[in-house]
Amino acid sequence: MNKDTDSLSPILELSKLSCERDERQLFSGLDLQVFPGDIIQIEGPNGSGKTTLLRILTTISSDYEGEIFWQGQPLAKGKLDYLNHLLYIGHLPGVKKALTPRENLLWFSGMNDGHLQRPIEEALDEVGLFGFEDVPCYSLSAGQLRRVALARLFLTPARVWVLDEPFTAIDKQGVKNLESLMAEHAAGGGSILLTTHQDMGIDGVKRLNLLDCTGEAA
Ligand SMILES: Nc1ncnc2c1ncn2[C@@H]1O[C@H](COP(=O)(O)OP(=O)(O)OP(=O)(O)O)[C@@H](O)[C@H]1O
Repeated sequence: MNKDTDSLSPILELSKLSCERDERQLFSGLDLQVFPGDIIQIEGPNGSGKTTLLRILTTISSDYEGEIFWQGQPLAKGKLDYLNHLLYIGHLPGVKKALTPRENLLWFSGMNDGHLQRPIEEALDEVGLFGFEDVPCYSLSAGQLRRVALARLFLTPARVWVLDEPFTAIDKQGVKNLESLMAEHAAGGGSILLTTHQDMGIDGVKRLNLLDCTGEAA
């Protein structure tokens, strides 16, 4: 699906996006079309604005110029529908350490009106946390905490995944498993925007380098 998407309409479109922080232009004239089946890796050196762009895409930040369209409509019109189709995992795991992995995912389930694609136990098993379901998260390792966050990917019905440094602290086998899951999501028509400083082992990944988004060629 992610090999030939040109005949489809973009589900998400960024038009002439610009963002400045502390009087420094991070990017400008950024145009991007996201199609069903796309995996888009946002690249750029530290401080180039990758997380900032993802926060704009998730509507956490509205400090930008330009337009974002969701399924052809300006985002302001379709924001609720967009957010219902979006899953964001930020570069901090976003896991409540006082809770267990099961409790964290139950909380996530509540955020989704109880709609989960699979049982929580299966999701935790998929991310290698079988046996850790009821352990307080403060006693988990950094990689295990990240895995609790990533377990949401097995539960969510969201079509668009926005993932900031999802491979951080994940071991080699975990990275392979996550890449397979991403490829499966894309093959099913889902879309993924992610940042990572790692080379990815998935065919057909599109790249957007923020260093190319100076506005000059837009
Ligand atoms: N809320 C904010 N207020 C002011 N400046 C900010 C804010 N958020 C980010 N910045 C600045 O914007 C720039 C881009 O930050 P951002 O986190 O988007 O970079 P990044 O490309 O994700 O970096 P890294 O690869 O290190 O994660 C940095 O110089 C940062 O200090």
